This record gives sequence, C-alpha cells and structure tokens, in this order.
Amino acid sequence: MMNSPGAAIHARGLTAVRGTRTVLRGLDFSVEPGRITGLLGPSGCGKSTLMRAVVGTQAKVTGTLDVLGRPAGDASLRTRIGYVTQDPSVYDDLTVRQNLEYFAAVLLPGRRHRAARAEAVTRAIGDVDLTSHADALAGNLSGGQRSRASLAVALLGTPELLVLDEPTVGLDPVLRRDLWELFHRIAADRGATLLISSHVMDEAERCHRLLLMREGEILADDTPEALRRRNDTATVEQAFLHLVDTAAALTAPAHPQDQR
Ligand SMILES: Nc1ncnc2c1ncn2[C@@H]1O[C@H](COP(=O)(O)OP(=O)(O)OP(=O)(O)O)[C@@H](O)[C@H]1O
Repeated sequence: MMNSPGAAIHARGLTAVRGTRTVLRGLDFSVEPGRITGLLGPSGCGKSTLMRAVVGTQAKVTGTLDVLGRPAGDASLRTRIGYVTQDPSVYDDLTVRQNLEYFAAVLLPGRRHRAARAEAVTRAIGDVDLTSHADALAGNLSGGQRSRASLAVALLGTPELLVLDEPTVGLDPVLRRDLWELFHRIAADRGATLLISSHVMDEAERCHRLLLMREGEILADDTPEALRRRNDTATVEQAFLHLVDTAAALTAPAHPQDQR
C-alpha cells in the first residue's frame, strides 16, 4: 500500500538539459498517490526525460524533485519504484518464468528468500495474465505479451510507484484496453501510483489525472473531465489542441516583422 503522505511526486522548477538543449523547462507539478496520472504530449516534448528524472536515471536535472517523500534517485527508492522503458526489458532466450526468476534473484537474493522469490514470480506472472505462457520463450511472444512480461518484471517488488513509458505503443485496441484494465486494478487493489506516458490522446480519457506537455513545458495539470469542461470541448484531444493554439498565440510576436 502507498504509505507516503501527500504527493507521490512533487516537482518545483524541474529543469533537465540533454546535450546543449534544455528539454524540461522549470516544471511545477504534483502527482496524486494511488491514482493513474497520464503524461501526454507529442513525440519529443520531454515525456521520457521527465520519467527518467523521476526514477533517477537522468543526468543534468536541477530544481526540486521529491518521489515518495525522498529526493529522486535516492537509493532507498530503488525497490519502491517499478520502471518500464520503451525498450523490451526481457531476455528473448529465456522463458517468461526464467526471466522473472532472474530479476527476482537480483531483487531478493540469497537462499533465505527462496520461497518469497517463487511467490513473487508466480504472483507477477498472474498479475499480467501470462500464466498460460509462463514457459514460453520471451522471443516467441507477441508484442502485447512481451509488454506484459516487461510489466511483470516491474511488478515483482510490489512497487508503490509504477512509471510506464508508452506501455501500449504498437498494441491493438483489445490489448490496449486489457492493459488499461490491469493498470486500474493495480491502482485500485494495491493503492499504487501509476505515471503512464502516451502520445495517443484517447488514452487520456482512461486516466484519473493528466499532465499535458508540449516542448518541455506543462500546458495543463487537471482531470480529463475538468480539461474538457474548462476548454469547452468534447474530448481531451480537442482540449489539448485548444491549449496548444492558445499557448502559440501567446508566444507569437505581436508584429510579424519582429520575426526578422
Ligand atoms: N541524448 C540526447 N541529447 C540531446 N537531446 C536529446 C537526447 N535525447 C533526447 N533528446 C531530445 O530531448 C527531447 C525530449 O526527448 P524525450 O525522449 O524526453 O521526448 P518524448 O516526449 O519522450 O518523445 P517520444 O514520445 O518520441 O518518446 C527531444 O527533443 C529529443 O530530441
């Protein structure tokens, strides 16, 4: 269960530089515990960089970033956060169960944890609905099954915070729906916090709360319902486009000749 009081993630003036580019520009936001927060925005807007900052793997980050009550990157957070990147994190030449046993051995090493390891592996495989494929080689799984196997690795330690970078990319609508049902079960049953990135706007409607990003800045931080209402639109996608147009109009020079 989530046991940190207050926000699960709290950022003030969060800035990240990659190469010579400032990719995150002084972000202020909080992520509610026990809820699903969607991080949405076009490709290249900084979603992965923000997630890397949260899990503590991004260099050149300044400002304040607290995660589960500790500074991001703190060693004590390692077992409390599950992180799934866009790249598959399972070995093709091992079965699903062997993959999980391998990662469980890193998380819970030693003979005295043998029973706990076996239990964690069986539970994680069941959580992602891969029990019938537990003995299949990861290399022979479909894209959706591989995504679920990667998610199972992240679920091994029953993390309080799950950070999932575009977990549904390339999946068909049925698999996408199934995964979102699983995300909701994880939040509801365990009180875990989920931060999930996507550039598919219809997935925004499935989140409790949204951070809409554009060009390294946060355009909006609200519920899908409030975003639609405030922008007087039928969908979050339309609300996002409205916010983008408004932001572009505000930053456009008053006189076109200023551009020269
Ligand atoms: N190693 C790097 N050096 C310089 N710039 C980088 C580096 N890696 C990423 N960037 C730039 O940082 C910006 C943000 O990248 P990031 O991967 O965070 O975006 P994203 O929103 O996750 O995109 P996508 O949805 O395509 O994954 C992009 O403009 C990208 O070109």
